[in-house]
Amino acid sequence: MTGISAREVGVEFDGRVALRGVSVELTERRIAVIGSNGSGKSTFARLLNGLVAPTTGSLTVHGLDPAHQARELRRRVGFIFSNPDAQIIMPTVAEDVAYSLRGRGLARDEVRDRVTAILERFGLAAHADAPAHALSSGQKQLLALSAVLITEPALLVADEPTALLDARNTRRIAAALLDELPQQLVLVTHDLRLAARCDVALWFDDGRLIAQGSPAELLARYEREHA
Ligand SMILES: Nc1ncnc2c1ncn2[C@@H]1O[C@H](COP(=O)(O)OP(=O)(O)OP(=O)(O)O)[C@@H](O)[C@H]1O
Repeated sequence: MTGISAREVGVEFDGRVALRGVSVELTERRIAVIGSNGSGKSTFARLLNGLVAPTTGSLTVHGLDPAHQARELRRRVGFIFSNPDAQIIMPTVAEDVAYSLRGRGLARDEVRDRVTAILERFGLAAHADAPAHALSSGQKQLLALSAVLITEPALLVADEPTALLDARNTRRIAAALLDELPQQLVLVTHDLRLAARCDVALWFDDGRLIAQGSPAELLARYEREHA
């Protein structure tokens, strides 16, 4: 079963409410999540792969219940953060990508072939044996994307993936996420141009989902209110 279904989901951290009464059904492929700082966007994103658990309500992500199928959920939902440095685990680029496939019972040749293919897809083949930390910020974000997509997730959640990137690398990551990805994507972003390229937008304010709809309409309203 594809899609995201939340029923009256609330999240509290130490008694402080981060999300309240979020109900939503999402089957669109590209979902933008917008809202001011502290409005609950990251908390919503983190619910989707079980990094955060609902305090109240219930949630289904691609047919899985995060409360009871957390391990399976983490296998099926890829997550990338704004800071790619935080996601580098292994010394070299190829090793870092291969690490994502550990424990999946794949033969060594199969792992090598998949790593080669994904590094070629994201223009990193020439850096396969380079130290991962020596890449540029944009290349590191492409590495993070490679390390997640090699696992063929059903859903990719990206939490401000272009926040640290210049215009050229933003375009590159945006093309990879918005134009080339067959999977469902949840994109948390303050970049309204990226949000505009999604199929639906969700607007969070003070922990509530206050509006959802076509990006063109919703973003125009958002811009007016935040001008
Ligand atoms: N792990 C945590 N522990 C305590 N409070 C948290 C935690 N994570 C988030 N919060 C609080 O929950 C609220 C929503 O935070 P969240 O990170 O979801 O907002 P956001 O919309 O992603 O903000 P930003 O645009 O600044 O990244 C904030 O008040 C934040 O302080």
